[in-house]
Amino acid sequence: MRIDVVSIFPEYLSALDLSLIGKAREQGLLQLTVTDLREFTADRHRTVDDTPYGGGAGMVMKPEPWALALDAARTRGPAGAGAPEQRPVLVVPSPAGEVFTQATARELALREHLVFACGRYEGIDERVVEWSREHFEVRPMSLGDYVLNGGEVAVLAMVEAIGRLVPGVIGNPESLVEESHSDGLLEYPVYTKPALWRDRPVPEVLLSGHHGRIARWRRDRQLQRTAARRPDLVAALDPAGLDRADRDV
Ligand SMILES: COc1cccc(Cn2ccc3ccc(-c4cc(N)[nH]n4)cc32)c1
Repeated sequence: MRIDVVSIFPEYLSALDLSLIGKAREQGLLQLTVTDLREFTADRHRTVDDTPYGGGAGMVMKPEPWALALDAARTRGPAGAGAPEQRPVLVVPSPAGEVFTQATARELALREHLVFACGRYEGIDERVVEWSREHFEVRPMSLGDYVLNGGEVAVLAMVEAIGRLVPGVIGNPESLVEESHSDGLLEYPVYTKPALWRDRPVPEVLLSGHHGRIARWRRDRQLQRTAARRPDLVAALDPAGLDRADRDV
């Protein structure tokens, strides 16, 4: 998978040099390039913003640098690939986007080329989104119903959530199966040594070695935790995915 990120704060994305995503880049599982939008300005002050038409507070990001930067990212293309089969996806973090979920991460992890446009100020001139539809599948994307100062934090989260689903990035794919949201439920509580810590024991069943009982206990904890913390997820569950014991929790 090829990932391009465009930002006026490229150093914000240096966290993607670290840990699992950094290792995946070294292994060639992910080709990730971060580009400074200011490289695509033409004035001596490297201007990327201007006042909003119609008035109002703040500044808006100018369209031309974005068009040049996105064209450069698009034509850079997936490394080693011939003509790309799919149009690249342009993800535009925005408070007004669709909400990014694990399902979105799974969907985007299957794509060949993702381009992320990190806006700042009051956002990017809307005509860039319209212009981009000619060569990209454009996806305005929100992390959730709260306001950030720009797209970089959202891109860090999305690239991590997507990148870890790319085959080979996570050493043990088993660990992807039971984690939160993989089956529509929150994950069960986890414990490790010591068995007794500050007068708090590990639940006895987990020390029993009885895998069936352990699996049942974990599933019960998932259902109880999800019902308590995310009733919206319970409402969205497919009843066909629940067995009789689930219904008794
Ligand atoms: C109403 O508040 C705003 C309206 C417009 C722009 C901004 C600031 N801003 C600029 C670029 C940008 C990109 C993403 C986000 C963002 C995403 C999520 N989930 N929250 N915030 C915020 C961004 C704030």
